[in-house]
Amino acid sequence: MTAIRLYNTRSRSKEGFTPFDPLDVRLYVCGPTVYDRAHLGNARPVVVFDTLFRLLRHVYGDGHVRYVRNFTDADDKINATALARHEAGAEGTLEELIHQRTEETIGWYHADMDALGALRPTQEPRATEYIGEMIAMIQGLIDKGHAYEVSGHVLFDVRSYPDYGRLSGRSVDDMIAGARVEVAPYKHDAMDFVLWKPSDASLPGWESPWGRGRPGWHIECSAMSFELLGASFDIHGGGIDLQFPHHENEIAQSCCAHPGSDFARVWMHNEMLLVEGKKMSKSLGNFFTVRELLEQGVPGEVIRYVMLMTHYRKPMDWTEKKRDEAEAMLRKIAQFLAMDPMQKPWMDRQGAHPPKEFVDALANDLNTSLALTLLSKYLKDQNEGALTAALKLLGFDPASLRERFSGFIATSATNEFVSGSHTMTFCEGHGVDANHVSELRARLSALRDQAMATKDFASVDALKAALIEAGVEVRMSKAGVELVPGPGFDAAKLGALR
Ligand SMILES: Nc1ncnc2c1ncn2[C@@H]1O[C@H](COP(=O)(O)OP(=O)(O)OP(=O)(O)O)[C@@H](O)[C@H]1O
Ligand SMILES: [Zn+2]
Repeated sequence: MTAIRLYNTRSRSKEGFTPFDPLDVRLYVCGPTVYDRAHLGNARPVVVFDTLFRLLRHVYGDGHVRYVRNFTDADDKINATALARHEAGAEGTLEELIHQRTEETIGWYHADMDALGALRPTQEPRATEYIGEMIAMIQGLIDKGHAYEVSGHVLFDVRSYPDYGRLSGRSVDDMIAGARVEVAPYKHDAMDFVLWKPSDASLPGWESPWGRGRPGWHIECSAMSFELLGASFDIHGGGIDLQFPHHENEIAQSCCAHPGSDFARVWMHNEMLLVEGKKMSKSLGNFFTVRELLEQGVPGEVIRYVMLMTHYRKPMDWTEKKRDEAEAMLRKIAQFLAMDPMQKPWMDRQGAHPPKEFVDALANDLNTSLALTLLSKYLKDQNEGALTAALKLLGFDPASLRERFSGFIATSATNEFVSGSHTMTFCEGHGVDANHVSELRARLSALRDQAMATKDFASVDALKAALIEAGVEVRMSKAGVELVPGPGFDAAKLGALR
């Protein structure tokens, strides 16, 4: 069996991974607060932990790995968005508006993360479905002397848990000095954090022994991971921004509620996606959404590839250069896959398994950049078996890559492929004359250049509409014009376009 090594934040070292039960490997990752579209930073943990999920499934078997990622659908940020809509005159009660908002956001999240090739986790619990379990856990903490109630608030008593701060390797006093902790009159200690808080009539709330209220954010993950994965499970993941206080608090709650259990054995944290040296985040306003990129014509596979170029424990930037590099590589791979089988000198069609060196690269704390280097080696060696199996393990579907990237026309930068035999083969497969497509692309490109000068876009729009009508995806960017067959591609209509 492949030996997996993972960097454990708690021990600050790479450790050999041994699951509690190899027939039931358990992973929990903190999911999104569903009040808005996911930005590109939010997609990083999705791709990172999807890669881990795929590796674990490869090693332990598809049916022997459970991956739980929650939706935080009870949160003051969601309430605020719904309240703003309510005040702007939207129809429905506040509760209905909150529900609408979270449903809508979960739908967007699924569509956007599916586009990145991420598998859906085994379970995606919603916080609002586990309120009873959270109340029970909070009551247990009060009973054991780890939490106290003050006027409708329940707080966790940080000083009652001597290991608090172990994950970050800091003492409570250091943390107080370094953190912006909320000072509130009802707290016994500045570090104590909220498990339950009261809701007034204008806010969503649930009945509890402490009156009508709502849970704090941290208790959600402790309660859901316990219900679905048990008191001790294998891996807990999330972004490094969650290490403190969120994960520190999760550990305190869970270990005090279930004494003697390990909670999570391995803690994994992805580094941040940055914009000019700063974390991409909603609060800083320096973000763009995954949907915006997809709509600009950046395929999900390209986003995934760019994410994999950097090791998950290193900060990374999104740059046009990386995007171009990823796209060019995927195109080369796709064009090779689309080549006529007779032209491929070296083929190992039996090789359905990824090579050992490839699995070992991923098993070494997810060394995805080495995995991508190996991918280009398999391409160079024209080793289709290894290439296909490796692509699949990395979360790229070879068939859709071929469809999307080996298109009969490419950007001006990769025009050389148009006349290449690979592309011709693909074109013939589509019943399309490559020269005709080449001409159409060149015409569209020229019309666009003209329109830029004259500001009259009528003829560009007309040609673009006709192409779309024939089921062709038209992508225009600074780099040039690109035509790719879409799902409703109709060769006859395209052929008839003059
Ligand atoms: N810039 C980033 N780079 C990498 N991961 C990030 C980044 N921003 C957030 N994350 C991760 O995204 C996941 C979802 O987090 P959450 O929904 O709490 O984010 P958010 O509150 O919408 O983000 P923000 O931090 O922008 O307010 C978490 O695992 C978090 O660590
Ligand atoms: Zn969490």
